[in-house]
Amino acid sequence: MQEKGSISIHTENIFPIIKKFLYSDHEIFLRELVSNAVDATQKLRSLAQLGEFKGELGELKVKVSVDKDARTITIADRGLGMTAEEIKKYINQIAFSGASEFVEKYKEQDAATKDQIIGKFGMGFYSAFMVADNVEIFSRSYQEGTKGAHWTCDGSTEFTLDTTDKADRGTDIVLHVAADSDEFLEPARLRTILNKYCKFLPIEIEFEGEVINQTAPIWTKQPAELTDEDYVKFYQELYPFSEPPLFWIHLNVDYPFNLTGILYFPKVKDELQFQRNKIQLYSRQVFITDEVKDVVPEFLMLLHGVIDSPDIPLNVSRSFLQADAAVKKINTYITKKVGDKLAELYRKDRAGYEEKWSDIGLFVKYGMLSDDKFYEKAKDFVLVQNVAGKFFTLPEYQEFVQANQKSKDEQTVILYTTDAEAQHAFVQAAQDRGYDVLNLNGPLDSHFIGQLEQKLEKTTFKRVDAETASKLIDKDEAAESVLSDDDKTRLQELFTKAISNEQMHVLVEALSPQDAPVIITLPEFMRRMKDMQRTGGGGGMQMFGSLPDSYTVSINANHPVAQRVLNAEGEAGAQLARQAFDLGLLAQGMLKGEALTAFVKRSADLLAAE
Ligand SMILES: Nc1ncnc2c1ncn2[C@@H]1O[C@H](COP(=O)(O)OP(=O)(O)OP(=O)(O)O)[C@@H](O)[C@H]1O
Repeated sequence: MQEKGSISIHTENIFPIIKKFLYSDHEIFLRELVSNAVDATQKLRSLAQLGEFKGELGELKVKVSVDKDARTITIADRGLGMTAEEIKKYINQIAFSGASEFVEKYKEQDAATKDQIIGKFGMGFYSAFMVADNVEIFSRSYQEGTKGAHWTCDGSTEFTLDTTDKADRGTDIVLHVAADSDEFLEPARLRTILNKYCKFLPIEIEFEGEVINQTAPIWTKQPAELTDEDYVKFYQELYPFSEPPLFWIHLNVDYPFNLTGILYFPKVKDELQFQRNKIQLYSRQVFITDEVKDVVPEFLMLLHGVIDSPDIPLNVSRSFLQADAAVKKINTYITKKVGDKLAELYRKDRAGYEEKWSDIGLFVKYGMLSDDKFYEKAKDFVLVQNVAGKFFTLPEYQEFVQANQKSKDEQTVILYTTDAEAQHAFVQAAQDRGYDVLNLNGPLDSHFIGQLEQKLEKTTFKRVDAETASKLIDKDEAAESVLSDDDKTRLQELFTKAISNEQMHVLVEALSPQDAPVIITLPEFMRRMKDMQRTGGGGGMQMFGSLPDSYTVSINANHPVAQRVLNAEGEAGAQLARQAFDLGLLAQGMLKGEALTAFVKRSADLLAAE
């Protein structure tokens, strides 16, 4: 006997609202229905384990099929099934009342909170009406002596319910696809959707005669059961054609929240080409999204892999997610795990860690800059490398330069180059004084230097070409000048005239005779200001307009060239000064264009002269 009824909800227009607003992605109907089928199958399995179901479980696949001519999609399971009474209870009442409650709440709210409300209602079964104008349920409960039930609903609040002679236990959901949803009748489209959302569901899903999923993906296993090959293989399944990962972290926590997953460190290369949105978020093996922003700390967005947690609220708006306590804890947990893993790698295999540094360095620095807690952890395993290629931790390096690189006011001065080739003359001059020079040429290094100066006590950084080598570290060791004060003044005038450029501030200094005759430097402070201005930072600095270039030209009073310039008559002195100045420019990589051509010609003339 057929029963007709009306679903007891107060809202008539529930479906248009669901269809329009519930999920922006209509394709998720398949995820919802397949995961219901999987749940029903797992429940039956548990009942069998508990001894409450004594029959044969048999094959427990969920089968998805499409019939283009009949315009139907069927999701069939051999799970615990439903009696007519259960359909009334679970489908008519629970699911419908959930939906109507949703609509009631929804209507009351302003636009901003609407978003949040959507996320809090699991609409599971009703998402079918986003693509179907009629839905049928054929179901037979596992309980003995029950009959098959057949339910139909055309998307209004009316339904029919009668018996059916379904032979087998389980549920078939038949969707009669609506005219505006033809795309879902294409097998290729369905396969893509299944691959996206159902690839790791715990019960086999069959489509067109093939099982499309892995029921026990490796993140659900214990690390002890897995080999390195398993992890690498899984990585390559997730990201075909990519280079193998550097290493990985297996996440596994039950309390105070539930989280499993594997995070991989990819080879990042030494560039800022961060590959984001590579982490996939699952809830009990059902794919949810690959937009994990807010769930995963910003600086860990470059990791790859899978996170699975039933505790992450799904489909919620961003602001809600950010404020969610579980999400915050997950965030902290992941950061801690990553820090622990890096610390362990560093401790257990220093050589291997150094080898990987070019790939992980950027990421570690990014973490230190963006998360203070991570800084505290990483400050002991972040590495710096000197121009000779040797790696140091920060404490090691401070110790290393301690003796030789302290200024008179007890500051440790750390010297660095951003381009060891271009700044070679300066690197060399610093090394000649017994100083060590770090390579800090990464895209985040200028920020990193700023951070270290704030955090490390009595430590400053200076680029090797910020001063002449003798002044890089102010030790109060004034060298004697061989020139009289008069000569110095004359020399300064001669050079200023020969150079005739307002951006060049000429100074006569008593450097070592081994130093170059003319050294051009850009003070550290000026260079940083200019860097900041270039990258758009520095706030109010823009007020002053573009900063002028302002270099210091140090004339080495103790170099024989100084004497020669002073002794030369007229034009010859200016020529010599100009030549020496050009050598200074050359060492800084600043000799270009016309000046370079003039220099080459002048040099040739000088070579040809007696
Ligand atoms: N294939 C099925 N076999 C057995 N029972 C089912 C099946 N599909 C749905 N049900 C029953 O209908 C109920 C309502 O399903 P619905 O998908 O709307 O919500 P849910 O699964 O409880 O939660 P969610 O919104 O998270 O999916 C389920 O809880 C379940 O009891």
